[in-house]
Amino acid sequence: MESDTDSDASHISATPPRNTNPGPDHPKPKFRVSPPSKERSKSKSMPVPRNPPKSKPRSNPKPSDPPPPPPAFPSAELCNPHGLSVVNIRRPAEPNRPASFSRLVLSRRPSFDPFEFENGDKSKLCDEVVGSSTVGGTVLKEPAKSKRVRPNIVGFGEPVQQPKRLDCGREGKTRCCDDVVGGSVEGMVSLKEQRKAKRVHPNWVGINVPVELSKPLKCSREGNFVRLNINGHGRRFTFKNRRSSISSRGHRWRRKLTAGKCEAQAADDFVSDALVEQRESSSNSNQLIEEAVMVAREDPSDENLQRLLKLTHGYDSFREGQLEAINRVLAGESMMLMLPTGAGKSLCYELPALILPGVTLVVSPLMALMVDQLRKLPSSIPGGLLSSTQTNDEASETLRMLHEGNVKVLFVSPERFLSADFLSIFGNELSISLLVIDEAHCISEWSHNFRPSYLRLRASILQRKLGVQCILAMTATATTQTFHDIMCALEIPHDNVIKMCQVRENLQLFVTLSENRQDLLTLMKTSPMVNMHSIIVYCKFQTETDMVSKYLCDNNIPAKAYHSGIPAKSRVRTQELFRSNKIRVVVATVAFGMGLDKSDVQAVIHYSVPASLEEYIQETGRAGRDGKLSYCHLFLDITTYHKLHSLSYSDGMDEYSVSKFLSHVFSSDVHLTGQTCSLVKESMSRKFDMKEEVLLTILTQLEISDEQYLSLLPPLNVTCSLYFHKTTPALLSDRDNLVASILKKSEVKDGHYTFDMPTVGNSVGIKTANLLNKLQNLKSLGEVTYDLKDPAFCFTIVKKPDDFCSLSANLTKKLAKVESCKVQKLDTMFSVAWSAVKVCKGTDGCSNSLHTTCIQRRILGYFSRTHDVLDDTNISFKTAQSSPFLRADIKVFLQSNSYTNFTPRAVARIMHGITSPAFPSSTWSKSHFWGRYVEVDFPVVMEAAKVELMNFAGKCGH
Ligand SMILES: Nc1ncnc2c1ncn2[C@@H]1O[C@H](COP(=O)(O)OP(=O)(O)OP(=O)(O)O)[C@@H](O)[C@H]1O
Repeated sequence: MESDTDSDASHISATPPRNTNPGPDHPKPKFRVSPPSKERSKSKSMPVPRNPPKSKPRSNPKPSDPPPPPPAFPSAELCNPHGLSVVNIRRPAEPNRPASFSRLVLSRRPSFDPFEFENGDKSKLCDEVVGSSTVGGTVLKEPAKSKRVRPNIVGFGEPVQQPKRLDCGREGKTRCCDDVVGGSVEGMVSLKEQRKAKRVHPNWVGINVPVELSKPLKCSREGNFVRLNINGHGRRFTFKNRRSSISSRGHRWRRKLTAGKCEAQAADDFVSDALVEQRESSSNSNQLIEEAVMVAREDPSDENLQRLLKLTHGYDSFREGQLEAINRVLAGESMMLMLPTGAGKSLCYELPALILPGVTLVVSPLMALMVDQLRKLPSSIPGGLLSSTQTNDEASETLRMLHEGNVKVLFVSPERFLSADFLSIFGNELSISLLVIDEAHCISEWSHNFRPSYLRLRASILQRKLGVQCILAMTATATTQTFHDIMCALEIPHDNVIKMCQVRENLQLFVTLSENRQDLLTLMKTSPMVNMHSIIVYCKFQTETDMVSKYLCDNNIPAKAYHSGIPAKSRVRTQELFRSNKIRVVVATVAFGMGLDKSDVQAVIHYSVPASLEEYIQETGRAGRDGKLSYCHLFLDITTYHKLHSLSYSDGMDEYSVSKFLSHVFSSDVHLTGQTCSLVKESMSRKFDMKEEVLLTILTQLEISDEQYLSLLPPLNVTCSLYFHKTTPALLSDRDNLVASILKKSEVKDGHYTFDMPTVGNSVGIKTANLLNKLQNLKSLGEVTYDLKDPAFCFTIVKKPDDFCSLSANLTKKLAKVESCKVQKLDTMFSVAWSAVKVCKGTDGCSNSLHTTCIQRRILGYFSRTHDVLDDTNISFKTAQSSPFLRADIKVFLQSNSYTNFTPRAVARIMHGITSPAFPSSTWSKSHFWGRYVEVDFPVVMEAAKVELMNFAGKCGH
């Protein structure tokens, strides 16, 4: 088994190839044995299935054709970190930078065609403000000639006139949807004049949109949409609300055409009418919003807030929990807000952001989520975005807007948050009125979505470093333990909680046992699903997603696959097609959903069991967001349960490896000097056989522990290849000290100079970010060009630990907690579904496969109990506790791979078919034993591996 589940962003294949030739016997084994495991040994109340592991031919595996050896660990003794050898591996060159969003924007610019709009093709509408560069489906030639200046994008502040980036493959034919004729053109101007004019979108944040409310606020909804028209996101708000007016303009325009006016004249009139209408309605609404904000600031009564809600969002009333949350936030109280999915949590910071004087910071775990939230902000609330995936230019642009007071809500990734650069933004002139932590459960190691970078969000740090006084933590899914972690970390008083039932009443929950695709097909071809226009099918693995979507297509149910292995462009396209109801079924992993706010999803089908109740709630929460009755069907299959059970062990670490990693972190020469240290993610991950997230968890723990050992810096690409163009390297280095230092620290290969950014920065005493700026200056002078690669964790060392042994023991314990938590969550999910199918007596409204009542009862119980222990039902499906062949098989495996250094965990992972950085499936799935013992409890396999490794080492005299 390979873990292509998207939950941890690893990509895995489904069924391991079997190779009956495990590899030759090598005479000189050299194994490293881990210390006695502290793994929990599972004891559950369920009877253990007596079956041995899956029947696979296990007779006489021949030791031949071993997989190529993975990188061996440097020799090291447990808890003797100072004696460990340190190897600095640089991974090979690889283009790693995600495509700039601006680039994506420009490659997806649609043309405007009033007829297409008339036909209901909303995707064509983004040019309507532009004033139609097409007429009656005929594309005007002018845009190619006019000088187009792309206004600044908050958060994606790409320089405007970059010819390359303006290349959208349709240049000269179509208009950019975020271009605007003439900005807020004064009065009526002819189309020709507008063509000449610099194009500026009237609702562009940073151009004329004041935040201080001294000038009118924009009230039409395209503001944030237009700014964020990246990846083709976000047409819904813009056009839903403007459809009628644009549509009527379209009619008028056609009437003029039929009245004999020439196309150009008709287009002129159309644009002019549109602009005047827009300007008038916009300035009226701005005025009203401005007044309403002032009034709410003076007196935030329910009535005044409701008036503001109507003006900014167009809603008549608040939903349950919203008004109370807003009132308390406005009163400066830190709050914990637990509302179900789709309940409208975002509104609880959007309105306060408008009323409060300073900036509202929103920390969000995913770029896609941030983009979606920014897009959804009404244009009266100007927003921006900072993330570690932005280029320097983009980030600087956002900062400029922020300083100019043109950003009211700033979305920040947790990685960027608390970095020195970020902290320096908020000095005297900029104050933070509210800090919002979205998906706050990511703070807790007990949550289903623990994020290492969320660990840094501690009230004490936030107050000290940013002067944050008021925090709003929001989540839809937090168990009591997770809830407790959040409250402690953010120091929210226990009374300041708004909590509602996690499951919405309009979701009908069905469960059936299933082992094959036919059941899915039957379900989708019968009533009521057969008549539904919007369905999501959730799978656990990428390969499964592809397979199911193909199967549905083959059976006349058009469906599209969506998972993180699919190129970003196609994913965006699929999401857009689904949003606009142009495709009916999306088959997706967990990667689809976060931030997906499509109101009319009628059914969510779980083709395989989710990894936790929280995940189940999040995913079913995509259905029925319009409040209508919706269907959620879960197919419970035991095979997937076993696979997920195995995968739950993919993050755990042995103390031995943690100790080795610590010694590497603190071995650097630059420690205690405040200089930048870096660890290249991929090579470190392979070297220590730890996933990148695990490495980051350890580094973060070293930063936030009682004793601070290091201070994390934003991640960077650290390997730079420099190419000289105008002046020779020698001459340039005579003129420029920095170039001289670079040359000293570089390797020359194929005419370019390759160096490590932190090493050069440290040698000349400047920060890596400043070094990058200097390189950019040289580049702008035409002297050099450069490529950056090798994403790395960066940090400075604050203090070297005195006791490596106890530190690594503590960290290992924390990692073990995360691991056991994953297993328990999966078991609970399985147990709830299993008892619905097998135990529920069909009372209290449950019948046949409908189990809304009993599942909801168990969900409520799960979220209100004090410990995340297994459900109290007697039903759970246990993994086997042993197998008669296990030890013998491990022995053969070790013999046949005697040249490799294994830990018991590494052996157990191979026996379970779990890929890991040092033992990837691409190499090890060829082994005869890959995934052979997936049905035996992981700790049992690990224990057997430990015994066999010790035997083997003993025999070999190690
Ligand atoms: N008072 C209201 N009246 C009508 N619609 C509302 C109201 N408040 C929010 N909504 C709408 O409800 C939808 C869901 O809102 P939002 O995305 O904030 O939900 P959420 O609680 O953050 O959900 P999730 O946790 O799934 O992301 C949005 O389309 C939003 O516009």
